[in-house]
Amino acid sequence: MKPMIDVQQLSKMFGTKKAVDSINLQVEKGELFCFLGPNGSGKTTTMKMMTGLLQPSSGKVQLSSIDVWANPVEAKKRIAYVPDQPNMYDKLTGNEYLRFIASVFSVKEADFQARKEKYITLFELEEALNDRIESYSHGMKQKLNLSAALLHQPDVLFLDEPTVGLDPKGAKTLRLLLRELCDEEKMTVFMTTHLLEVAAQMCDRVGIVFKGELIAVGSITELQERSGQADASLEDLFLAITADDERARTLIASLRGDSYAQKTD
Ligand SMILES: Nc1ncnc2c1ncn2[C@@H]1O[C@H](COP(=O)(O)OP(=O)(O)OP(=O)(O)O)[C@@H](O)[C@H]1O
Repeated sequence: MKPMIDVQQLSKMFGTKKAVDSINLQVEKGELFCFLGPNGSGKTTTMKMMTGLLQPSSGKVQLSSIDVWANPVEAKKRIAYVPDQPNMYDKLTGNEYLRFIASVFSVKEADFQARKEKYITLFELEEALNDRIESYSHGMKQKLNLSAALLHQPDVLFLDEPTVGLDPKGAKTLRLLLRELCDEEKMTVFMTTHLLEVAAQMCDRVGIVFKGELIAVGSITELQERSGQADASLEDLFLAITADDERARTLIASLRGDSYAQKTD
């Protein structure tokens, strides 16, 4: 079966800087995939190219066998993207915003009502629903945006730092919801996070990107096995892999099963 997300040789240049360097990645339907990496390593740039928001310099992205750049409308019907700094229509109320997003995706009225009810209850937004978004806190906007993203039941949900701004209860609700959506509804989730504990708790597999290159991909157990460090936490592995030294190069080569020459800038 074809993977739900298929990224082939994806690269992005900003001037002379290669922000994303020939990334190849496949994510299966129903997988919860965490995309990890230090600041400035290329996570957001990669995700924007995967969602059709930023034109790649080269390479290809297919979602459910649909080429995101050759067939953008069809691809965008099937996905939702929640950025870390959402741009929302601040003068709308939460309710008006949800209705607007539902109309963009032609969600049937009954489905809209049922899903709206489910997510606003889950994220405890009922009382704020008739207030303008400009009065919402960052976390409330994040919750509203997550609710909006799920209204059309996307095949693939892209999330950039989704737990930032959420209180502990909201973050836990989101973690459980994402797991449920992947396990029961076979939604595919592709998310970035700097919270390695969160990634370790909820993801099926992680990908670690460093200086634009995808240097490790697998479940935490697979990474532990391939690195020969059965007891290492994801944080231990992450810090060792991204240390930018000789030991890191050896470790990356063993994780990838090749010889790895790290870039020197
Ligand atoms: N529009 C742009 N113009 C020029 N350079 C850019 C642009 N967007 C990103 N970059 C550069 O590309 C590199 C990757 O940035 P990106 O935002 O993808 O990193 P990131 O891994 O998401 O970082 P963070 O964890 O800090 O959010 C960085 O060096 C950044 O400065």
